[in-house]
Order: sequence, then structure tokens, then C-alpha cells
Amino acid sequence: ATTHPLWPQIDKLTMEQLGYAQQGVEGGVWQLFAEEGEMKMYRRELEEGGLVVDPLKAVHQVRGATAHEMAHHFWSPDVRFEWDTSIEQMTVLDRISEDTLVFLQLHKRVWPTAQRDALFWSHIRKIPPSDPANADAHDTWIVCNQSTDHPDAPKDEKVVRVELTVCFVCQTFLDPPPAEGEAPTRDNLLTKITYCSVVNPGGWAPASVLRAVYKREYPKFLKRFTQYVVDKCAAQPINF
Ligand SMILES: CC(C)(C)c1cc(CCc2ccccn2)cc(-c2ccc(S(=O)(=O)CCO)cc2)c1
Repeated sequence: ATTHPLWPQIDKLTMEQLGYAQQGVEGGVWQLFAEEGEMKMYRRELEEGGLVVDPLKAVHQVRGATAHEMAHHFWSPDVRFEWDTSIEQMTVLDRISEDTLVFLQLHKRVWPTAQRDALFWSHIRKIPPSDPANADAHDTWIVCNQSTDHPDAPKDEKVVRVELTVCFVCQTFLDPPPAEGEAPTRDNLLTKITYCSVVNPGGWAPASVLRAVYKREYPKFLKRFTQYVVDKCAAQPINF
């Protein structure tokens, strides 16, 4: 509900992240570190307090699923374990509204670092076609994940809490457009995805380990996730 105390922050950060995601990767600030087919992954080297927090920006495009289908499966707690292989436990601590949840997830330990968890609100929103940021797309959906505090979050001394800001922006294009007067089929769907993340690992973790995990896991995650949604939705009616 828009009366929730977190709502102003949720609204402001979501629109800021939309702008950030839609900025190009020109200018030499971003370093391309992985490229597979349509997927390109960029990073910036950034350390905070001696910890690697390298911002990441990935762009990808897939055929056969809509922005809504992609964003919904990225946001929904019901399917989180079907695609996110990095988590061991996940609970929804709070439902701020029907499109905003508070997640607590325990990630699998990555040797030799201590186990980590993430506590964040996750908001999903359709960006109206009128929005200039969305002029030529059929429709645009965004999921924004932002670390937050929550009174019900258990604190386990042995687990280090990461700080994260993540956004997942999807735009559907009808390309090629359906024939005159024909309804679109999944062959007409082209969805462009921009995934941005800044994760502060929150405590000691060697830069070499983090960068190795990061370079290996992120490309795998985006390919695996998008393929999972395309496969899952293939036989379903299109959900714009
Ligand atoms: C590698 C690094 C970038 C720092 C990292 C470390 C860990 C904790 C697990 C871990 C990995 C490596 C080293 C230590 N701990 C988690 C994440 C992370 C968490 C959440 C999301 S999400 O996009 O919100 C999808 C929902 O789960 C993405 C990434 C990233």
C-alpha cells in the first residue's frame, strides 16, 4: 500500500534504478567481461572499505517470453528455488503490498568465506507505455531489490549480511510484428533485459574469490534464468 513507511524509498529507488539501467554502457567506464550470444556482461572495479563491490550491468535479449513473464519469475518467491542455485533458504518476512515483499535468503557458503545472507525488499512494477523511458517498447517491467532492515530477521553471528541493490528491467518488442490483424504468437516476442547489481559482501572476502565467483556465476545465472522462463512459458498463453 502506498501508505507503508517504506513506500517513498521504494518508489524513489525503483525509478532511479530504471534510469540507471537504461543508461548506455559507452564511455569506457564499463568493462565487458563476458559475452555469450546476445548476452553481454560489464563490470566496474569498485572497492569500499577494502571490499570488492564491483557494480555489474548485464544486457541480454531473448525470444519467446514477455517482459512481464521474465520480471514475474524473477520476483516471485514461489519459483525462486527453481532458478536461483545460490540460495539455501528463503523466507518472505513481510508483504508490504501485493507487489512488494521483504525476503530473507541464506546463500550457500562459498569457501573460504563465511556464509552470507541477504535481507531486502523486492518490488515489481509495470512502467506505463506513456513513460518516455519506454517509448518504443510494447511494455516495460522492472524488479528492484534493495537491502533493508526488518525486526523479524534473525541475526546469526556466524552469517555475514550482504548489502545489495539489484534491478532487473525487461522490455518486450513485437519483432517481427504479427501479420496484419493477426494475434501475436511467441515467435513475435523479443524481450530485452538489463540486469544491474551492486553487492557489498559485508565482511572479509578475498577480492580474488569474489571476482572469480562473480565472473563465473553471473553469466550462468542470467543464461539459466532466461532459458528457464522461456521453457516454462512456451506452452502457456502469452502473459503481457
Ligand atoms: C558474489 C557476490 C556478487 C558478492 C554475491 C554474493 C552473494 C552471497 C553468496 C556468496 C558468493 C560469493 C562469495 C561469498 N558469498 C550473493 C549475491 C547475490 C544476491 C542476490 C542477488 S539477486 O539478483 O537479488 C537474485 C535473488 O537471489 C544476486 C546476487 C552476490
